[in-house]
Amino acid sequence: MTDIHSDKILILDFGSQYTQLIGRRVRELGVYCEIWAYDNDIETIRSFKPKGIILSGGPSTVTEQHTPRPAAEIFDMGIPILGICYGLQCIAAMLGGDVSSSDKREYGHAEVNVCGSNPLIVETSQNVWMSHGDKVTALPPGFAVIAESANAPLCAIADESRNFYGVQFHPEVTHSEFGEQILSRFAHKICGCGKNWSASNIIQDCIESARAQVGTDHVILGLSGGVDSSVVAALLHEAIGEQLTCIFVDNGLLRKNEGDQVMETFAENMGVKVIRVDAEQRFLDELAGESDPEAKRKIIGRVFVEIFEEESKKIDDAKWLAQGTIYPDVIESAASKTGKAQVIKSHHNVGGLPEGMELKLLEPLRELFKDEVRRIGLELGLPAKMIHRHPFPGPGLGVRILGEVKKQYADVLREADAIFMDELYASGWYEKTSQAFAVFLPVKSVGVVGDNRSYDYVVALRAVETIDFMTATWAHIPYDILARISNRIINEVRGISRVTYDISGKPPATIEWE
Ligand SMILES: Nc1ncnc2c1ncn2[C@@H]1O[C@H](COP(=O)(O)OP(=O)(O)OP(=O)(O)O)[C@@H](O)[C@H]1O
Ligand SMILES: O=c1[nH]c(=O)c2[nH+]cn([C@@H]3O[C@H](COP(=O)(O)O)[C@@H](O)[C@H]3O)c2[nH]1
Ligand SMILES: NC(=O)CC[C@H](N)C(=O)O
Ligand SMILES: [Mg+2]
Repeated sequence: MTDIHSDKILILDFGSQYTQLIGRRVRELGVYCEIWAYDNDIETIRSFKPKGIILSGGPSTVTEQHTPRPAAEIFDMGIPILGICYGLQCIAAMLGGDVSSSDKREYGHAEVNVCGSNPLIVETSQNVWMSHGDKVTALPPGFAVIAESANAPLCAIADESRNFYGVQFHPEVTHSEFGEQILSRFAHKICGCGKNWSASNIIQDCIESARAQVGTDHVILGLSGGVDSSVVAALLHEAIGEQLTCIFVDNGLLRKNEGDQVMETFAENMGVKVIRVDAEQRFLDELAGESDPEAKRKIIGRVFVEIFEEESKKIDDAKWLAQGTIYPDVIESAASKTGKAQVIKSHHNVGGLPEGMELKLLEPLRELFKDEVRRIGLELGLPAKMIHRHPFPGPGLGVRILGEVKKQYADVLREADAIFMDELYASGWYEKTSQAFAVFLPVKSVGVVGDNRSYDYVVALRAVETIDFMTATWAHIPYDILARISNRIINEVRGISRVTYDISGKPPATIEWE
């Protein structure tokens, strides 16, 4: 079996918005990499055995004292180093060059020209993307300029004898014309990494490790029908077959036909053992009378965990609880623990595990980015439609029915949401939006239907475009499509007299209404 971790790159993070993007780009090149906080000590870095190091960008300035620096010994490890933006400035400042600040920020496109031949940047003239205020003003000893731009004459520098490189622009963003080629030359040619990180190798590796970890024990998994837990189900089914039991909780807050789809995909077509727990009444009873969003989330989270515990006791020797934790969760929780990244809005995940839980955790996707999870899901034979689904929050329709949750509201919302999805698929807009859904507003409004007065509820449609769900813009769905959706909802769903479209960005609004 190929060792997918044998040739790897370490990315030290200085807090750039694009650090995860560097990681994804390197992975796309078939090279395993990890993202670590910049201040890891040299022993820890050495023990990782990287074939190269990338220093990310970051918001700080090296012109001030006590701003972030990597361990100085990385320059004695004998491996290639690439600094990007703040990373370049660190290299210059630490190895005897000079960096100075100016109040003129260079933000956006720039053209760079290559000076002479070098192993990193080959295309003589290229458009790149910049985002900086500081710049290198004197080269460190041993370095030469390899590219210049109008605003930054020392825009890319290299010491080829030691394999140290730095670029002021961001090769990891797609706006940088030859960014991928630059990262590829660094990873493959300069660091000498092979292309071992591929979907089929990853699957093989995850399967072998899961088998080795659990032996003959039994594993349970909360299956939601969302991307992450579905891919874990497919992977573990392949790895340990009969030792896996999935628990799918129908909490009455799912979308139309969602429960049947989950059972059809997994239990009927893939032969995965799935226990469907019908808990609609239990959730509705617990939620009755509660209209505060945070309180609703907590109730839903608690009842989920209670059900998981009850069900796991029925499965004789279950020793493991599998989860769909993915790499961004790991990076973000590590960063928030050390206080280095901005706090990510903490959502109530069903993963809020009870204290003193005896089950051991199995997290086969811990090293993977979402796009990698999707790729291996497809390779494992999951339907493309499931793999490309928009995310659906754990509390489900519970946070899309404003205020108190009632079955009548959930039923109306399910119908309206299904029509919205139907039309988005039909018009090709489902793929163009990152997340779309309907929200039930428990206010009544007057309408006129067939010469009669109607007095019914309101539905709001929400559709957003986003990369990371931290910020989002509302989707500019064409009026004729919105008109058809609105028409269909008012005509086909009893109880709705009016449809509105949400035109709020995040920030200041959030994606969900509660
Ligand atoms: N209805 C459900 N039944 C069982 N487990 C659930 C249910 N809803 C959520 N979970 C569990 O909670 C976890 C977190 O939910 P979350 O929505 O973040 O992930 P997901 O559903 O796997 O993927 P996606 O982000 O694509 O929706 C899931 O991975 C799953 O283990
Ligand atoms: O698993 C989840 N449990 C939750 O409690 C939760 N709340 C919001 N979301 C999803 O997170 C993303 C950002 O949502 P907001 O802009 O509303 O904070 C969007 O994709 C939301 O759907 C949740 N996911
Ligand atoms: N994007 C960056 O890494 C910026 C680095 C540094 N803060 C500057 O303004 O030049
Ligand atoms: Mg989900």
